[in-house]
Amino acid sequence: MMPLDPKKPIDIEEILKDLDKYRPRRRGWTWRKKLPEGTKVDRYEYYQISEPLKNSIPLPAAHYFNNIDPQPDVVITAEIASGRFEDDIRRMRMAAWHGADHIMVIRTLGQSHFDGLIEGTPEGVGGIPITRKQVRATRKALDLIEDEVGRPINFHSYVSGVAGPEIAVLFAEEGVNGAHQDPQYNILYRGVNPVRSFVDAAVAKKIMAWAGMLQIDGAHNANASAKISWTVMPELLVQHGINCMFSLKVGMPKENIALSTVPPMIAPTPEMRIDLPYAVALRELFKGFRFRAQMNTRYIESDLFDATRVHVLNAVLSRLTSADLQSTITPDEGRNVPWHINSIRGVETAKHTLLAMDGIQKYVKIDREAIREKVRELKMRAILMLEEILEMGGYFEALEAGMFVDNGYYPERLGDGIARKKDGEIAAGTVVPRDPDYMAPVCEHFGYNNLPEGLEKPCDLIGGCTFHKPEKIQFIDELDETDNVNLRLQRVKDMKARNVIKPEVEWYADGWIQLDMTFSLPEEYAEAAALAVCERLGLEDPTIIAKTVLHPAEGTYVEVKAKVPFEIKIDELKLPKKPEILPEDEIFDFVAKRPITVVAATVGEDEHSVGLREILDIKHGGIEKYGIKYHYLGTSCPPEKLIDAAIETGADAILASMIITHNDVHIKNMRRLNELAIEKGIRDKVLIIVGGTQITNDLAIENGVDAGFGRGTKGIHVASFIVKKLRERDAQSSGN
Ligand SMILES: Cc1ncc(COP(=O)(O)O)c(/C=N/CC[C@H](N)C(=O)O)c1O
Repeated sequence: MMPLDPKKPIDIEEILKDLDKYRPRRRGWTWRKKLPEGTKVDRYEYYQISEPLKNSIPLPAAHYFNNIDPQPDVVITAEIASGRFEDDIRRMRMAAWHGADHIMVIRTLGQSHFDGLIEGTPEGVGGIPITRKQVRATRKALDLIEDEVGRPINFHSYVSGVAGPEIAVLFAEEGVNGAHQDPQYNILYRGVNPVRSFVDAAVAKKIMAWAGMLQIDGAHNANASAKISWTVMPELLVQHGINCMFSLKVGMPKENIALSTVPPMIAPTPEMRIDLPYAVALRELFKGFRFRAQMNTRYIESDLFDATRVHVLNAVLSRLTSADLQSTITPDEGRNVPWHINSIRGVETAKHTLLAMDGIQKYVKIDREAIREKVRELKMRAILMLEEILEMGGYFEALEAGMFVDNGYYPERLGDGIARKKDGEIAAGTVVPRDPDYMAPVCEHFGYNNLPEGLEKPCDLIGGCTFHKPEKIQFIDELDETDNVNLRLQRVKDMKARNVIKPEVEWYADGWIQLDMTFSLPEEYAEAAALAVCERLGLEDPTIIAKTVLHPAEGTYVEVKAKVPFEIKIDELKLPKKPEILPEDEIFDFVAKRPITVVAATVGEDEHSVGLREILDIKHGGIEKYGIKYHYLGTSCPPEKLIDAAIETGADAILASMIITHNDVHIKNMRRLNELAIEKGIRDKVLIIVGGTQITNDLAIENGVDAGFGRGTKGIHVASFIVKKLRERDAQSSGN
């Protein structure tokens, strides 16, 4: 396979070619390569970072710091599952560039109840149908993506449900690197028979151990299922304990057993004072295991900003205690299946917070004395709960009694736990005890197996099993000619052939957009008005996805998603002209022969100076670097003063910064500068150049000045323009 070209979309059809011959390049989990404490990146010291990426997109503010993109030491998860793996792959590439190295794929709704493997590439609902072809294509794509970013990427999904062992074998054969596996999840949340769940879990865990897969448990689901989630804190410790000990007994190495730990609470409660002792208790009890920090999904709402604050605080808690993985359950899990942008926002939030808190424990220590009592209490409640489970006759009996996910803060009981019958539920009575002479000639097979003596490995009896002879794996391409990736790709190919595009949120050109608007109306009217706006705009399927009451009567903010009914013709698009850049030597030579002076200020009542200083000062590569002299008149400078200064200094150019655009004050100032220069008779002698985050060149020229520079402008852009214009003017005047 050709390496990916950062300037080209990944070619899904290329990925699908020869999929039957693809073999994963490795098995098992990969941790980030940590760098020594005190490693410097640019001029900054870090204590918790790992090796940098070859290709990446840094945080928004990185351009102020030479575009550095340090990578935290913690694995960062992007959870991706649109139902179409071909679009998930594109999003995995986006997430990898933003710093995710753990790609977690939710499965299609109800796959836990499929009692076998499914094949091909059907479209999923709420997640992706895990099939061999989909897993293989995704792992093959991740090979290319990890080469492109320069860091191994862990591919992860879920081993649960009544086909758990089969899924585990599939994952081991296909090089899947991590998976959720916790029999308690099957029982409590998927209603699978308890005995079947634990027997399947033993079989699956042994296979996962052989494949070196990282295991994540399911304790977080108790948090997500509780009425008030702090009440299940003792139970979370118990659930972690049950899965950890069971996994160790089956033979999983401790370093591959990750506890899915969720800080139980959320503001408006004093969440950190509740979550911190819990996080400390957990890490003390389970020292040596891995910690997968997952933000709270129990209380996730459709408010993206609230969800993002939840993510930030979760990552802060990770830094104040410890985490091996930082999950980024996307901010929009509360409102729809995650969209591209929100998967990426989740990764950015984790990376931003982990970097912001780098080495914080050198200055901020948890007062262990102060929380000791709370930590001890949580441990005691969990131990008492375990003791009572023993007194009840063990796990299955406690389960039948509804001991789990009871909303009472143990030992308080409300009696509303999830009860499951030991001999009931889905797949009850399907565990067949092995005969005394049971023998299975396959490797990594948990439990009683009457193998003959002296075998190097069990599968020697049959000339190799699929773990040791992957050529024995049966690859089935498609089973359903009406529901597969080839049909879906046809639509994409057709649009590409016509060179048209639509906006998208999760699938290629799916047509969805998001609008947000505010009305001075109470919420129900505001919602109706938002839908009316969409109707008037001719948008289809408008759906309210979130709202914020700004004031019961004064106003409501509404977010709507809707589909655009039209396509955009790409070749008819007018691309904004990139500012021309002259070679630096040309600028240096011109200025050396023809001195240039400018006057500069932030005009009007505007106090923003940072942007203009970047354009002027040598240390930011400003125009001074090229020998251009400038007179800086500061901020809130009246246009009159700027024009007078230009006259006094005989300036060749005026540089006017305008950040505030409220009520079009920037346009008024542009026009004023032009009028004044004309009145004073200098308009043809002085260039008027304006700049600001909302400025465009078209807008500037429309309003009578010579050029406008927007966000991201550098000194060289402005210097190039001045030199170009003066060269033209000088040529004209010498030519006449
Ligand atoms: C232990 C376990 N096994 C299987 C599944 C999923 O099982 P189905 O494929 O049947 O939905 C889950 C789900 N929780 C993950 C939620 C969140 N997206 C996460 O990142 O943790 C689970 O916790």
